[in-house]
Order: sequence, then C-alpha cells, then structure tokens
Amino acid sequence: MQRSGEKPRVKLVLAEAALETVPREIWGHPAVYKSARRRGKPPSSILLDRSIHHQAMKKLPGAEKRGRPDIVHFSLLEALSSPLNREGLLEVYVHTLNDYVVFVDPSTRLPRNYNRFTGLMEQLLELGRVPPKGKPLLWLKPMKLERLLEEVGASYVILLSEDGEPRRLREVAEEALEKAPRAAVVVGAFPHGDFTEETKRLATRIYSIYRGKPLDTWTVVSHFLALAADMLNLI
Ligand SMILES: C[S@@+](CC[C@H](N)C(=O)[O-])C[C@H]1O[C@@H](n2cnc3c(N)ncnc32)[C@H](O)[C@@H]1O
Repeated sequence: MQRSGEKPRVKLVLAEAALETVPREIWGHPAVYKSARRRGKPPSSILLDRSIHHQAMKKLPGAEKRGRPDIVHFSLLEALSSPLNREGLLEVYVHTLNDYVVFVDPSTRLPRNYNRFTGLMEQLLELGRVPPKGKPLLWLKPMKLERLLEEVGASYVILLSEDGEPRRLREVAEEALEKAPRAAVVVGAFPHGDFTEETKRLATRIYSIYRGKPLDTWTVVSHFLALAADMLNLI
C-alpha cells in the first residue's frame, strides 16, 4: 500500500499480443508475397495481419490468436492518452505471443493512422527500438511474461479473463490501486482463445468483469483506466 497522499502507479500489461512479423512457413504464400511486394519490403519484415493474410494464415498453428496488430494499436492509444498516463501514474508493457516485450515511454504519441502504426512496429521489430537514434520511445527485448513481471516488481498479478471469478470492474480497479505499485493488471491482446497455462500460472487473481462474456481488449483497457482515474480523482 502507498503512503497516504501519494498516488500509486498502475502497471498494465497487454499479454500474448498478436503482434509479429510474417512467420517463415508462409513467406511464399501468394497473399504474403503480394502484400510484401506492394510495401517494397521482404515478407520477413512485414507484420502478420489477418485482414490481408487470412488465406495464408489457415496453415499456421494457433492461427486464431495471431495476426491482429490493430488490437495493440487501439489498446495503446487508449492507454497512452488516458488521464492516468498523462498524470504519470501508468506503466504500460506489451508482451507478445512470441515472448518479446515492448517497453513504452509514457510520453510516446503513437500514430493514429493504422498504416503508419504498422510501419512503426515493423521498424521496432527490425531494429529493436524506435526512433533508431536518440532517446527511444519504444524498445524491444526478448523476454517471457514471467521475467517481465519480475523485472518490473509485479508480485500481485490480476489477470482479466472471461473465465475468471466474477468481479465488478470497480472492485478490480480498487484492488489494483490498493496493491500498487506491486500490482499488475494483465489483459490479453489476442482476438480469440484463451491465455496459455504458463500465463495463467502467473496470476494471483483471475477475474471476469462481464458475466463470462468476451469483451474486446481495448474496451477492457479503457473501462479499467477510466475507473482507476475516477478513483484517484483525476477525472
Ligand atoms: C478478445 S478477448 C480474448 C479472446 C476471447 N477469449 C475470445 O475467445 O473471444 C481479449 C482480452 O480481454 C479481456 N477480457 C475479455 N472479456 C473479458 C471479461 N468478460 N472479463 C475479464 N476480461 C475480459 C481478457 O484479458 C482477454 O484475454
């Protein structure tokens, strides 16, 4: 618990995010080849995106969880422009399905346009940081979720999942603030399916906030951040 008068910093983790470059198995597929040629890049350097690579993705293992960089885009836009972040009270991390972690400087202004966001993520995955020179705003490390949580001192992990114990979101936000700064709220940034068992094992609590029904990642993120901001009298 924080000392009274001191506002706690909330850790938000977008986990198992569907953000990756096109995997080798489908580099030769016509849908991939065409989209890469249009972009003037090799297939290995472009993001896997279901809206473009749907046919090619049919062959991929775990396809239902992959190829949705827009989920990270929308969710980061929500998080970075939230009052909590603007007051310096939010840390946001993106852990990907392939076990990379994107660290995000809170002052980052992400492109609003999806195509520009895609280009930025491709640069990040290729160079490990953006911008390439000067102080990085986004940087990447190969890292499992467990290591990330250890590294940022998150020993109280609240995993949000529609299969969790039913809880009012207000109570979840209260608990996250109460346990801050050692609490992390983990939200899946994949379109379908469930967290891996490895992720579930890291959870201290698993809560469902909508009677077992699935919500989009960005909805969960925006509602949680709005309630937390309200409780901290920021809005
Ligand atoms: C689109 S959902 C994941 C896919 C979903 N399991 C499905 O098969 O449609 C994205 C994330 O939002 C969060 N989420 C969605 N619905 C939720 C709920 N009812 N309660 C708590 N978290 C939820 C979870 O973290 C979940 O991983």
